[in-house]
Amino acid sequence: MYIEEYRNKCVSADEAVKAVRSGDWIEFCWAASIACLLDEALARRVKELNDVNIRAAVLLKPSAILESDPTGEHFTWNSWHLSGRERKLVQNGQAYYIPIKYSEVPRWLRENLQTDVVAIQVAPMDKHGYFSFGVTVSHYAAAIEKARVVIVEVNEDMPSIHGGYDHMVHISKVDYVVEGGHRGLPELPSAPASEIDKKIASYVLPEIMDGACIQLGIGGMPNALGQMIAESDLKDLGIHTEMLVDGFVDMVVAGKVNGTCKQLDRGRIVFSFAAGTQKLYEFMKNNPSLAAYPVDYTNHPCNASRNDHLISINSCLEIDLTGQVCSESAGSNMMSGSGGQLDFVEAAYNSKGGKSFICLPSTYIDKQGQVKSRIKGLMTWGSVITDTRTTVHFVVTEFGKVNLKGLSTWQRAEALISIAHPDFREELIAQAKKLRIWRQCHSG
Ligand SMILES: CC(=O)SCCNC(=O)CCNC(=O)[C@H](O)C(C)(C)COP(=O)(O)OP(=O)(O)OC[C@H]1O[C@@H](n2cnc3c(N)ncnc32)[C@H](O)[C@@H]1OP(=O)(O)O
Ligand SMILES: CCCC(=O)O
Repeated sequence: MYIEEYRNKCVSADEAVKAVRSGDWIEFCWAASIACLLDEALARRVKELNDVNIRAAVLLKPSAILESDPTGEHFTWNSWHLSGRERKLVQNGQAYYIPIKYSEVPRWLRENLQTDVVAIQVAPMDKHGYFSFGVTVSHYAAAIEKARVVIVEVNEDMPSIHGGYDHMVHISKVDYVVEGGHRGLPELPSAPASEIDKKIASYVLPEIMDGACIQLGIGGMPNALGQMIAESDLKDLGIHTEMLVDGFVDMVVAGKVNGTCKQLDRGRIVFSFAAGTQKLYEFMKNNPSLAAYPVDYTNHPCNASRNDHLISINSCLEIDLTGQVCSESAGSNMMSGSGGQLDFVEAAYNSKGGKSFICLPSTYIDKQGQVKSRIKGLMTWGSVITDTRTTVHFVVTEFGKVNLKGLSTWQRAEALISIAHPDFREELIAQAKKLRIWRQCHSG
């Protein structure tokens, strides 16, 4: 029934991007949703266009747009969340980061942001005229509502994913269809879990009870925990997360997840965005236990916290002695983004029996090869606060876990120093005294 409309809208990528005008803002989407042929076709127009702003994120492959205009004279790349590739671009001044609280992005698009064109890679159309957004749903429906022009690039390898709402677009809302053939999906492999990741995960594991609802963040540690849960005696777990990662597949395959204890979307694995390896994408294909939702549904603390015993597990880069958390920059160098971390830190604490865990190895190696503590007296100059100290609940390193809720500043300092690397504890105590967050009677 919709085949004729589909055929009428089918054009080449070069034809479709003629709709882009100088001065436009283009929502170019995230990770696996970034359209390959449209990227190349837009790059071919580089000389004709000026002041075109791209909004994208988690770029996993080279982009022809960026390569065509390395100095950003024609296109400006703005990222909602930096992949390793975008990190370098931002640090070289070739791209910009958009600070976000991820749950708010659909509303920003509806109420605040100019969006002229949406260019998105989708799954093939079904017999009802719908294109599934595939493995990432995020904020796309909101962007499409606002756009002058909607261009979909069909990737035969993009799976159609079961969802709640706003996880697909109807042909009637699409202006141009570009057939992309088989394009595969870009992978985001996690670093293999280190011994430190495993140790940290071992402190979190006993805090998870049967029937808990799990959110895992990005990085090696969350995946290590996923594997540990898979090998544990835990049962009847649920999943309500922003990002679906490989670690969840291990938990499901091991029979740990059935969602029967969830208060919201009972029985379903709720997520908004997936990035991982082929193992994850295969798991997602036609999987009726999945429910993909827009990010204002998955991440809004009022929704996520409706699930009792919501356990949120995320990583950070540094923390100061009063509990302020930086998860996105190293000093003033942007490393990734706030993403949905604060959303889930708040949601987990608001959930009955819920807990949030901010995990970090106690040290890192700096560019000069020196070992540095990630627990600091003061934040590094320029570091961005992702979670304010009032929101932080449990903090975990390979030396233990502490609960910061309700602690005074000196108690926080004491707790955090107790899980710092032993080589840095004396120095941190000295800093705490200097900063007057260590009571004299506790100074020894
Ligand atoms: C809510 C959901 O469902 S989705 C996920 C939630 N979203 C978030 O948590 C967003 C913010 N979090 C993140 O982006 C990630 O979890 C991170 C960046 C905090 C951690 O990711 P990881 O891959 O584990 O990072 P890792 O600890 O290896 O550090 C990355 C780099 O920073 C360096 N680094 C770490 N700490 C510091 C520090 N304090 N200062 C300077 N550099 C540092 C590391 O040495 C490493 O450098 P390299 O890339 O040259 O090796
Ligand atoms: C990479 C996904 C965004 C986030 O960190 O929440």
